[in-house]
Amino acid sequence: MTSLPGSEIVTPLQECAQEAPRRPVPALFMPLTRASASIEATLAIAFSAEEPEGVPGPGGRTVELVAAVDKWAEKEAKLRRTLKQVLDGDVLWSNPLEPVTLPQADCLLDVECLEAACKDLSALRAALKNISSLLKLGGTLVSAGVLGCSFYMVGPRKFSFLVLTEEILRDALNTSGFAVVEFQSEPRFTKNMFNLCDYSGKYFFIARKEKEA
Ligand SMILES: C[S@@+](CC[C@H](N)C(=O)[O-])C[C@H]1O[C@@H](n2cnc3c(N)ncnc32)[C@H](O)[C@@H]1O
Repeated sequence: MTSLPGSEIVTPLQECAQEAPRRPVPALFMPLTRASASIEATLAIAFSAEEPEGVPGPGGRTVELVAAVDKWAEKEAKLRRTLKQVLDGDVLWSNPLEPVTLPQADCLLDVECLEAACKDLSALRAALKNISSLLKLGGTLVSAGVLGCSFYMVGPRKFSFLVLTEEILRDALNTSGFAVVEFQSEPRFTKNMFNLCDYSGKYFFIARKEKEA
């Protein structure tokens, strides 16, 4: 995979090569999928994956999916047409896009970012409030991630996760001004690769911003 000149996009493998990267960086699979659907988007908060291709983990299946794509030039062109901008972000900042301020969005998508960023429950509530500031009132937060996960490995490096349960997520959403519209979860079906990532299940939720946090 080549990097895309002139953009902030960095491949997961490049991310892996950096020692203790300061800022989150986006992975490609998410915007690639969106590009296929021709959705105009701003890639605002980082969608990042430290997992190198082929290494199973929370994002393993998706990384595999991207690895299977063979029309890279076409995909790259589509992605460039679709994404309006790529910004650095940090969900722990009150304006996660500091110093940029964007008009509030209709929808935010998070995949395994909150549990990576937050060390405890108060940080989780604060992060939800921070990203809520990016959303219109009535806007939608879509999130997917892992339950019961305390760590994942990328090669020899261990990354910690905040251990989440459905109850913790629902409570944090409610106290941060969100109403849960839908919440689904499923247990982990196999303990394969448990030494690489100890998640016990996966979650997916849709929440609506009910009030300014
Ligand atoms: C397990 S990875 C998930 C990456 C990708 N979304 C995926 O599904 O594979 C967790 C990501 O959270 C990002 N992250 C960690 N702290 C963050 C923060 N404070 N704000 C935003 N993103 C953060 C990391 O850069 C990392 O890429």
